[in-house]
Amino acid sequence: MSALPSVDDILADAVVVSLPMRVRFRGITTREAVLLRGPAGWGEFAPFVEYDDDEAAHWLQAGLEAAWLGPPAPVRTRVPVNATVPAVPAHDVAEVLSRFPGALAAKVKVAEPGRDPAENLARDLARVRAVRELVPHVRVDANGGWSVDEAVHALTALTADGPLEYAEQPCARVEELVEVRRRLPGVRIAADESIRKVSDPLRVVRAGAADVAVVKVPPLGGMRNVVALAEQLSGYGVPVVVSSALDTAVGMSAGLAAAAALPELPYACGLATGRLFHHDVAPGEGVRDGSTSTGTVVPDSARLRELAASEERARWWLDRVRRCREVLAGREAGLFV
Ligand SMILES: O=C(O)CCC(=O)C1=CC=C[C@@H](O)[C@@H]1C(=O)O
Ligand SMILES: [Mg+2]
Repeated sequence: MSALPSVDDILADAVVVSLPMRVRFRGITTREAVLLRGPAGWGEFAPFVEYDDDEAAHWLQAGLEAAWLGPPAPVRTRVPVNATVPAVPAHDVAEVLSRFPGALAAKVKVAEPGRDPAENLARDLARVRAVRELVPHVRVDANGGWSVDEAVHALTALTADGPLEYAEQPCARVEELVEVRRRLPGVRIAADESIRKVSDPLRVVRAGAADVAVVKVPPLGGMRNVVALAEQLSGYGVPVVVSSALDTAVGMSAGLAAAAALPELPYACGLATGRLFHHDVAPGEGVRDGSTSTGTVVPDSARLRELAASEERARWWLDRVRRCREVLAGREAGLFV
């Protein structure tokens, strides 16, 4: 196990960026991140602002792994990716999908918070129908927004004119996922928040709550943790889908590296959300033929200047790095494998 780098080393070349988004996603229109440079390359620290330091420390662990240790050994050089469709009106779907050329799968956000459920379902049905016309494989993500009854009702309607690859986190709680699976045996259920926000990520599969596991590098504390968890999950017959946490190109390279290291990858990965930013921190080929190449990402210095966060936000983020490093220093569990 490698030692935790010092605060000075972590912050020596840190850059705080603020990326405007093309569409609102997860309730935000600007994504902020700290990019860290270490001996192995660049890493990212970008826990969502509402996360406390205990949770955010996992994200720092992931960023440090990338910058101080680098990626695990790959078994492939390209990763199939899904299009990600925010909760846009149906008439905007074609434009969103045009940013993911050749994608054979699309993940569609549904059950957007803060709306009347009936109106929401009508909008969700129209959006999913519009996606089905353009992409062969469709999955939905409700981010835990439905009750069990609402999920059964909505998923029955959403599968009336075609199957779904899976429904991601239809309800918030593990027990609810179990119930939805029982009541809708024909719809595969994927767990996302139930895996990344709990200390025991296997509880959800032991409870029989999921057919598929959505895994994200930053909340799970790094690429090697994702690979190890995928191996454990495969023992339960549960495949993983590696997804982004709305990462910049630097964070995305860690997600792509984790996906590239997995022996099996039966589903396209949610690692193309860079398309939701106006500009990313590094140029890249983006999505080609429904997949993305893996490899080292070095941020472009001109872009870093253009995307620099305000001094006030930079200070806030660097303080957060310091606090999270303290949390990691206080944890018994190892930083790096
Ligand atoms: O899986 C994808 O297609 C993209 C990633 C994605 O949807 C998410 C990224 C970041 C935050 C989450 O709200 C969201 C998700 O719930 O999966
Ligand atoms: Mg999700």
